[in-house]
Amino acid sequence: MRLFFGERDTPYEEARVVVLPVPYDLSLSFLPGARRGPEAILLASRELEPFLLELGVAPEEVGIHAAEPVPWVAGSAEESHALIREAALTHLRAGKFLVALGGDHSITHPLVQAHREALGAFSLLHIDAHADLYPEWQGSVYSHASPFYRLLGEGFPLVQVGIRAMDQDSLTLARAKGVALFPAHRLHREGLPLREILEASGERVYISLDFDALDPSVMPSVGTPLPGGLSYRQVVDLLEAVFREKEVVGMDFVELSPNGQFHAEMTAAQLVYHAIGLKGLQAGWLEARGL
Ligand SMILES: N=C(N)NCCCCNCCCN
Ligand SMILES: [Mn+2]
Ligand SMILES: [Mn+2]
Repeated sequence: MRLFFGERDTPYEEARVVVLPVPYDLSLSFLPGARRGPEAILLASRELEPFLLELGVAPEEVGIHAAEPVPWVAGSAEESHALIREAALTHLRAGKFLVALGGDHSITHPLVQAHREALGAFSLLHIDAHADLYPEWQGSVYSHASPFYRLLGEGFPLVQVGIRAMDQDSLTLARAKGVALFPAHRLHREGLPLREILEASGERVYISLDFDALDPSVMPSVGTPLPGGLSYRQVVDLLEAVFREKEVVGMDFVELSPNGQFHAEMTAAQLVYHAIGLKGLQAGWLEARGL
């Protein structure tokens, strides 16, 4: 069965946004299942109201096309990442705005590399419970705990929001590399430091959202849940501020691991749809009609 985002699929040539399912999850360290994340989001997206009251637009009007899922090579993370990079490059070179759906967080490394090759320089906004700054984890440099270690080493400026799990070596590395770190406990104590987050980000930003950034009470369907997470409103308010002031060059949403709690899949789909609406407004593809 061909899956697409929302109630209708826009033909590729007419679509401004391509949703790219990337069901690769061989780099997970704890609970399995993220490979079923893309399908779950696409199925849930069909239940969303096309008109987004909060934005006063129907994001589907930008033209959303769901691409075929990216295959993987079971015995090779390198080859799997190469397939992800090539698939992303194909759509970027066709002028599409890419919204990738994971899959585990290791997919962000090849996705960001593809965006850099196709679009030039940008900074990273990483929203997550975990810093994902390990040099390797469980014997693999391609672990879902390592993508931002790799990307820091390739020179990408990094802003991290919602972090509530990192080892001391990662904290030392983050400080040494000038990572702008906004841990979850600070957000809960002081509120969302939007101005600081925006000032720490470049003018062009790639957003990588790990669904476990959200609190498990809101998002229980992830592979490594942790308490003290962000609320849905905090994530939406953060995205709205970033889209309002920055050029967002691409996005990925990773680590949804469906476990029968459909409200989590609806939450994931709604967040993706909201972000597409924000991109449509930022890019001038949509005009809010007011409420
Ligand atoms: N979702 C993630 N990025 N998970 C990170 C796993 C690596 C650290 N586990 C904690 C140490 C266990 N003793
Ligand atoms: Mn992560
Ligand atoms: Mn995480």
